[in-house]
Amino acid sequence: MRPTYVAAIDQGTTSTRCLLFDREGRMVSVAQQLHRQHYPQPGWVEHDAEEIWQLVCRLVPQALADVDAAPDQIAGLGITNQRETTVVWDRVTGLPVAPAIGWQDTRTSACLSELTSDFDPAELTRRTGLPLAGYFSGPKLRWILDSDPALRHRAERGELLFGTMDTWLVWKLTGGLHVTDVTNASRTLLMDLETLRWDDELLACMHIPREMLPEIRPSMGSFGTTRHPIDGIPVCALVGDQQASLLGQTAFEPGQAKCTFGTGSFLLMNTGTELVRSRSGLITTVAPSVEGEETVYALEGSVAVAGALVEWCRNSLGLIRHPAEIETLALSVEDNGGCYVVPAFAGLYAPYWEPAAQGVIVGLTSYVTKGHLARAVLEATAWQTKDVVDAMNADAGVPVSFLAVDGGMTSNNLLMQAVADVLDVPVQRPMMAESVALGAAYAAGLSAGYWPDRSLLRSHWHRAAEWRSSMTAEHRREQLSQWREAVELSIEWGRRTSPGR
Ligand SMILES: Nc1ncnc2c1ncn2[C@@H]1O[C@H](COP(=O)(O)OP(=O)(O)O)[C@@H](O)[C@H]1O
Ligand SMILES: O=P(O)(O)OC[C@H](O)CO
Repeated sequence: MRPTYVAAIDQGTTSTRCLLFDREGRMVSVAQQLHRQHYPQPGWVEHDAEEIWQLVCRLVPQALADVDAAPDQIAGLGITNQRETTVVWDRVTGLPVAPAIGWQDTRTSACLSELTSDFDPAELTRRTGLPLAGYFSGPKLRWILDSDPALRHRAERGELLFGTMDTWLVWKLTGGLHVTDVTNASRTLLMDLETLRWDDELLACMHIPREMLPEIRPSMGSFGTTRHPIDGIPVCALVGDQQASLLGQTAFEPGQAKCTFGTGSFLLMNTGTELVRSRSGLITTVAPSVEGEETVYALEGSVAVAGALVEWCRNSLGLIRHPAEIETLALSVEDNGGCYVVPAFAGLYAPYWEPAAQGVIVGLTSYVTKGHLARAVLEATAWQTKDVVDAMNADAGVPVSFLAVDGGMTSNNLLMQAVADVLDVPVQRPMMAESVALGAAYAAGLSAGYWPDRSLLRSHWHRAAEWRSSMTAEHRREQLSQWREAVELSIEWGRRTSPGR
């Protein structure tokens, strides 16, 4: 009998991958390619959705060809994606009508209250689980429609479609199915978190025509069959990348948490069927869902800039030539030399939600070298994780007692040690660090009956590395207090220099 596999498309912020997994959850094939990042103005981040689709057209056949797999050997395909990134396209030509606005883009931050027609922000948070922030798709979509009266006119006539990357890709793959899943819809500021439906009042206040919105479905189910670039693969799951990694890490029980360190970092805790409303600056979001089963929710601490700061050190400062070199540079010194970096490039997300905050480097003296700066860059990710975990401990009722990690930055041992040091809990990385893609494959495989149930998937999780704190409590307290001073300065500086934001 020929082997069968489950496929995942992982459409991330910096790259797109197609991966195949076998029944033991082993990755048997991966094809990956970067796409371009466009920064046309300060704070703006755009992607070309057509370029991303063209990559998918190359990567899917490549991943299958690498193991000589035919389409009928793929039990199901799961699509996982960078969330919130907003695409608008022409229903007939299938071409985007504007650049996709990336999730980190801050263009809507200054006019949020205007974009939401002064809808009571507390009520908006109550309905959607989200703070009023430019991070989410609704304001980005409104911005696109407001940017050109012809686009709004066409959207009102039903000629244009909106989607996040899941929707865009499934529409292209199937030749026209216009759907999204609850995890992605929960990031728009347009979905009611209890009914899991588009909220007409929110649509009206953001001036968004309902005709352009996809149908919201559970994450696992039937999403048609591919027609492009290969015919005949059943699409069995759509799920936002951070919720997918919750599944990939097998965090099935309430209280289990994971953190993915990529462009940004995203810590999610499964809260079970209880919809926990944060009082400490976290987001309430939906975990991957199954038709007919009770909705499972999660609390999330989103941090906009983690690996993106390492990219900045390479692309804008020329401090390193490859992300991995940041660790070597940081290891050239003993500590941060008194230096702290607050990377508020997109304002600050959780738990602060300060759109005005701007990046600062503090503690500079002639003693500070590029090695100290590299340490401070890595520590910025560790401290931002600490801020989120403190909020999680205050909100969730169950403290984070160990943290499962994944994502591109977890190959950095110094960073993982720093995370364990500041959190004072064990940090564990699984053998299969592609938890996002694995989660999408699990979702598709469960939906297709490739795996009978979730319990079996736990046996695939094997610990590859563990870090435990070696920092004294006193040292942690001192450094935390300096980090928080630096955060205050970042907020204060932004408020004084750009009062409109
Ligand atoms: N060894 C490393 N040390 C620090 N950062 C790294 C390292 N390797 C990769 N990164 C960072 O991780 C990010 C890529 O991780 P990935 O999980 O692929 O992200 P995404 O899904 O957001 O595209 C980049 O921002 C990169 O700078
Ligand atoms: O593509 P990633 O891993 O940077 O994830 C981006 C998040 O989904 C944004 O909310």
